[in-house]
Amino acid sequence: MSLALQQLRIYRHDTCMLSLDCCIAPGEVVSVTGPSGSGKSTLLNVVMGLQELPFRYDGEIMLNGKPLDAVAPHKRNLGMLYQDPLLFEHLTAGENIAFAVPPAARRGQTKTALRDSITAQLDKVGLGDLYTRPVQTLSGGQQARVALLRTLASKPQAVLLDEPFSKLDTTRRAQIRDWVFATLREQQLPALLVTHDNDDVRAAGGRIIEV
Ligand SMILES: Nc1ncnc2c1ncn2[C@@H]1O[C@H](COP(=O)(O)OP(=O)(O)OP(=O)(O)O)[C@@H](O)[C@H]1O
Repeated sequence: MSLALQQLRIYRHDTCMLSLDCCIAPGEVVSVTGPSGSGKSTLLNVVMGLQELPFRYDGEIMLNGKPLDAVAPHKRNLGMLYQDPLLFEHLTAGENIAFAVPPAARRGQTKTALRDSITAQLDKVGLGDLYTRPVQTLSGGQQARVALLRTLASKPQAVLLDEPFSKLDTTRRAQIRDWVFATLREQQLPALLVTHDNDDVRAAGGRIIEV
């Protein structure tokens, strides 16, 4: 799996705001840093296909060698993690994850089997008994873990991270960050991380692009 941003130039109105050229290898986390307003979040929106006017871009966005430009955002097979976990508050922790499982992966699986497999994933991250817990009752760190499991449950081919650790307290932040990067490496997912935090960049361990 690889994500390539080839000669990508993002414009706000007619002015080029950001340009980059990079290919992210399987399991690599490339960090994008730069001052506030330099276009980092817009870059992730462009890759997701969610940019709106006054933004436009030229260049190519390729996932596993195929251009994404004409692919609708929900069909791009990209996972996204934001600053806020953005969990569905009317669902439990386990239901949030189940919701993201694509129909093809659900097919032929009973509800019980799906629930067992999600409970096993929750268990791996220390949340084994929380399937039925309403998400509002989870701590910030627990919500962050559920959010990553939900993203991974959607079977993404690459992951985009927009300051995903910035709302966590310092101790929890280091722990969750190491776990997220280890998981991305283990699953050989290419990832693009936008952050202001040097510790995030160091822990990501991949190339750094300053915009
Ligand atoms: N809808 C919009 N219309 C016009 N300009 C916008 C719009 N949304 C964002 N901008 C501007 O585009 C620029 C890039 O914004 P963006 O959020 O991508 O920056 P950023 O690097 O992620 O900033 P931060 O680090 O503060 O999150 C900023 O100058 C912002 O004010």
